[in-house]
Amino acid sequence: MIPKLGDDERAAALATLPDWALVPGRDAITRSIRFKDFNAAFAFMVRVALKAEKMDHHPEWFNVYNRVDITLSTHDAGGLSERDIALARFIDQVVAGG
Ligand SMILES: C[C@H](O)[C@H](O)[C@H]1CNC2=NC(N)=NC(=O)C2=N1
Repeated sequence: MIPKLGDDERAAALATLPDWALVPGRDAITRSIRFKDFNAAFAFMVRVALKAEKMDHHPEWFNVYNRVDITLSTHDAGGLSERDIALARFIDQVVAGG
């Protein structure tokens, strides 16, 4: 089973993910992203969905029109793991146009 990040690992990872915030009362991170329109938001979601399936690591997310709210946590570990950090980095890269 994948281990949860330790406190120092979590802090170090979060320092490199300025667009993500810890979810109050939960060992999870969240980011809300606005796109030009629904088409752009859904195209982003497709890219993340394909990556998530490859990683076998899936986001909790909510979409309305051009907004996508994402929460990442490792359910099997009961908190943040390196997989959440890897997926967050991928998401940041896609949003940045990569
Ligand atoms: C059986 C399957 O590998 C697990 O349920 C995977 C699927 N996707 C997952 N996604 C997330 N976010 N956390 C998990 O613990 C997880 N576990």
